[in-house]
Amino acid sequence: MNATMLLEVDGLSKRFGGLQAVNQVGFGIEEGQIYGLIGPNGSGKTTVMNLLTGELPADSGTARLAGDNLIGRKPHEINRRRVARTFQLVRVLGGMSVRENVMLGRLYGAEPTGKGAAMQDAEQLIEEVGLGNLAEQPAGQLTYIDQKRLELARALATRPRLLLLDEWLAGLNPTELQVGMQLIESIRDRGVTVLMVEHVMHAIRRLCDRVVVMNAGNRIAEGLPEEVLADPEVVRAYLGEEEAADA
Ligand SMILES: Nc1ncnc2c1ncn2[C@@H]1O[C@H](COP(=O)(O)OP(=O)(O)OP(=O)(O)O)[C@@H](O)[C@H]1O
Repeated sequence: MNATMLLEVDGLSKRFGGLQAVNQVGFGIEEGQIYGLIGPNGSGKTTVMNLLTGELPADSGTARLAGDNLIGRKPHEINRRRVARTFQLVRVLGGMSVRENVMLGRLYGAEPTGKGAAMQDAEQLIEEVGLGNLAEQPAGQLTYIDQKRLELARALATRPRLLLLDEWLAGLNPTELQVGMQLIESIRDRGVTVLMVEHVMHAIRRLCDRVVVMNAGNRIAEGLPEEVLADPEVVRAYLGEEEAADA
């Protein structure tokens, strides 16, 4: 195994009835980098994330985190192995405060701790994601964007080595987008490896060290962002989507 590889995915597959949503997908993620997972709508990106985090059982394949296969494990076991995620459709505990939501991440994450330390960490993370004045608010009363921020803080509270972001930048206005991109960079700078599913292409160009492209369940390209986005097969996959949308 390459010493710097954090995650090695091989032969990952998932079928939903007649649909091969993920077909023998493989890629590797180096520690300390930001990887993009891109592709047209319905190409299988979220399903890959669901397989990596145990939300869905895989039909076949492996995903080794520092050599330890995640496939076949439950979401909480995977989280304990220092993999955290955010969801495309945000999931926060609406009746609990922002602070309590983040504390739960710390209390039940990879490095469980006492309440005092959890609260201290939560305050810091809440500040970092830009929710500094909302710690007491019930999470359910936050705007959608703030709920995304909260979900990120809670994911970070679990102390991940690998953070999976599912369209975390979607829906942000241009100013929020700048702040969001800086936040992702700062997460990487503190040593967390990031795999992000994203449709915001200039964020992919700016943030990602490498990009994996999927189309119709298949991995069709992998490489540097500029290289991959100029690949005719990738361009064709996205054009196909536009044509389908126009029809
Ligand atoms: N639980 C499920 N049951 C049945 N079909 C599913 C399920 N989850 C996803 N699919 C289908 O699998 C395919 C891949 O979906 P997936 O959500 O992984 O794509 P995606 O690349 O993340 O798309 P998007 O960019 O729109 O979020 C789609 O055709 C989708 O309808």
